[in-house]
Amino acid sequence: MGFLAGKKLLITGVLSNRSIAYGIARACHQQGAELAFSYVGERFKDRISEFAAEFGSKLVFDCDVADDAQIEKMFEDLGAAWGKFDGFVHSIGFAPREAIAGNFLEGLSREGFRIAHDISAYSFPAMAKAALPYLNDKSSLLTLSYLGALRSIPNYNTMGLAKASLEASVRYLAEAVGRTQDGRAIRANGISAGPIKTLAASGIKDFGKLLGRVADAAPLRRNVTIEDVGNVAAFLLSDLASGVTAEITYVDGGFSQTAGLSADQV
Ligand SMILES: NC(=O)c1ccc[n+]([C@@H]2O[C@H](COP(=O)([O-])OP(=O)(O)OC[C@H]3O[C@@H](n4cnc5c(N)ncnc54)[C@H](O)[C@@H]3O)[C@@H](O)[C@H]2O)c1
Ligand SMILES: Cc1c(CN(C)C(=O)CCc2cnc3c(c2)CCC(=O)N3)oc2ccccc12
Repeated sequence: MGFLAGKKLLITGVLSNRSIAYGIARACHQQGAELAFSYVGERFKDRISEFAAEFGSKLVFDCDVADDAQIEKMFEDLGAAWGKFDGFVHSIGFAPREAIAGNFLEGLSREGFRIAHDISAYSFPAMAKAALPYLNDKSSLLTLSYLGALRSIPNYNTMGLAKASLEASVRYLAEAVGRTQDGRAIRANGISAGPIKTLAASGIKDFGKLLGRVADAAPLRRNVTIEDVGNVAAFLLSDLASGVTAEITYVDGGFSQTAGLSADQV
């Protein structure tokens, strides 16, 4: 009997079998959760339906988080299918290409900043607001962040600002839903994952170099995988984490906690 038995969870952000959300879905399925999925744009429906079928699910929803109406409709439809459910994973991030490459100021624009914050930060509490009527007591909300929220990391640029906002939203959302008017305890947390070669990472300048530097400096001397992240996500989504909320959990092999000057490097 898995530790997510009986839980009904929506997983956003599965785009390929290298997606972090795919690793999360696999771990949650292994622990007995019932899953639903969202995708962006009709052209992905078949692919996401196949991923859903891998996890015993037929529930897939088209939702571009740039549109409040689509967020509302997704949760109305999910509520119609499930009645109530137990949480969701927000595994969504986007900024225009010029906002995450090269010189921070050269790539900075009002529109790029707006888009990055709209898609990568606003959408998490916005999803929570729309989902709230359908969430059971002991529900758990989870988003994905990156160290670029706290530290300036070459090229991450405007996305770092959006992730800082996303991590602040974890704290404010946790306060807002920790004990609802009708007495439900709902938790909100983030996982700050180390760099992983996914589609969102493809085309990023020097990403391969970054992966190598992190693997060499991290205490575990390796990069993390979508399984590493998936297992911690399954824990945070479960009642085993009943006392954990407003927290950013690092799944990065320890990289963020070291000076990056490991003995065998200097
Ligand atoms: N890959 C990494 O190195 C890494 C590290 C830390 C955090 N993250 C974060 O993990 C999350 C998932 O990224 P990934 O690395 O799995 O890449 P990915 O490309 O597999 O997933 C990104 C997802 O964002 C979705 N998305 C983009 N714009 C959207 C929109 N307008 N509406 C709805 N969905 C939208 C895409 O459909 C895709 O499924 C992102 O928040 C990313 O910032 C990634
Ligand atoms: C790690 C890391 C990542 C992965 N990560 C944590 C991310 O959050 C990726 C976010 C992302 C947001 N927007 C876009 C893209 C990726 C590529 C495609 C596109 O057009 N827009 O991206 C980086 C960019 C620069 C430096 C490090 C990283």
